Amino acid sequence: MAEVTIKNLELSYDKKHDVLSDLSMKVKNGELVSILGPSGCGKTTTLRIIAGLLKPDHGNILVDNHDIGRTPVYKRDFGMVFQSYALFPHLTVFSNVAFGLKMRHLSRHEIQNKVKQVLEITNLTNLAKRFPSELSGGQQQRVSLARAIVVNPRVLLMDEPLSNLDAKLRVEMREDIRSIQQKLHITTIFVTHDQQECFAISDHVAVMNHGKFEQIGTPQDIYYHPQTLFVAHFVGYENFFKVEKQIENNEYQVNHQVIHTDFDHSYEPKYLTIRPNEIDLHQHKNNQMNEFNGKVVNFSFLGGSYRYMIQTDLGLLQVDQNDKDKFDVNDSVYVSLNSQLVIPLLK
Ligand SMILES: Nc1ncnc2c1ncn2[C@@H]1O[C@H](COP(=O)(O)OP(=O)(O)OP(=O)(O)O)[C@@H](O)[C@H]1O
Repeated sequence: MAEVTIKNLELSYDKKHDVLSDLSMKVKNGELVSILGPSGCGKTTTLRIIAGLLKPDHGNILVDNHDIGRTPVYKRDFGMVFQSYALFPHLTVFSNVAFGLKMRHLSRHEIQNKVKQVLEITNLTNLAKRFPSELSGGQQQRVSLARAIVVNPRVLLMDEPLSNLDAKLRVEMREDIRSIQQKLHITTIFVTHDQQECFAISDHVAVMNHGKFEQIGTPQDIYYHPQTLFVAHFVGYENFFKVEKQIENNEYQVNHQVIHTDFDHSYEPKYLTIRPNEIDLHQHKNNQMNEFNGKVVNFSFLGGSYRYMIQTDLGLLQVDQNDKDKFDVNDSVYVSLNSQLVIPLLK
């Protein structure tokens, strides 16, 4: 168990384009922090640097305030779980898990005890004598997790460990990972591009875009209080309004219209945003704040609700509405934006 600090990491593979720039974060003892971002943003590169498989051009990795920049991979005492299970095909589950302990020259008795304990935690006891080719993908990933934790690593690094599994198994495995991680209190850094997965298991989430962390916060912070256009878009916000100017304290001019936000913010927003399911669609004018008239351009069925495209003076809005009030193309409608759910974005 350990606290990991990443300080001002920078890396360029070709010495021309930065893949990582000025990357910093802290993972507290026993926490699970996810790095969330789209393909190619630099997640694996970051994890490889933390693991010691890659040297950064600048910056430091500290474990419990000690710089480990010169510590080789095998001395970092980190457990790693990757997308590919990388098990030894000629060894049984038991021997795969025991491998790291044998390398550390533990006694036969100690190895037996430790492996037995970890196979129980990872629910693999009944499969101990099987070979990897006799296991499902989920079971193989469980073995690679068991192999990583059996050596009591100070830190666990996981790179998209669930991406080869089907949807149902992914959900089961992520719950197992979280419960094992909490039981053992292992500091864990988990890389994923899947928002739901990372929200379900993380204490904190670092959202990455083009080699930079755009926002670091709890899953709730990121979901309800995104601070940038990129983060908001990544977590499902769809309607973005460029602020032309501030009119009053919480009133902003957008497309020559006025939008009011009651959302607490201490910065000057560049954009305002709201989720499609947080806009109310109605037939009659209610004379409310943030109410605009519009016309239905088209709609599609989402299952339980409809997604409407509404042309308004603010621009084209996406609005989700349950199927109790159904509207048709060319219907005249009103949209109301709940001022508490209009989020101001810094950039
Ligand atoms: N060995 C390498 N040499 C040159 N460029 C590389 C190398 N490895 C990765 N890159 C580039 O660095 C960038 C970041 O790659 P990285 O694998 O860290 O992204 P990622 O966020 O993990 O993506 P994914 O989710 O697709 O795995 C990408 O543009 C990639 O093409």
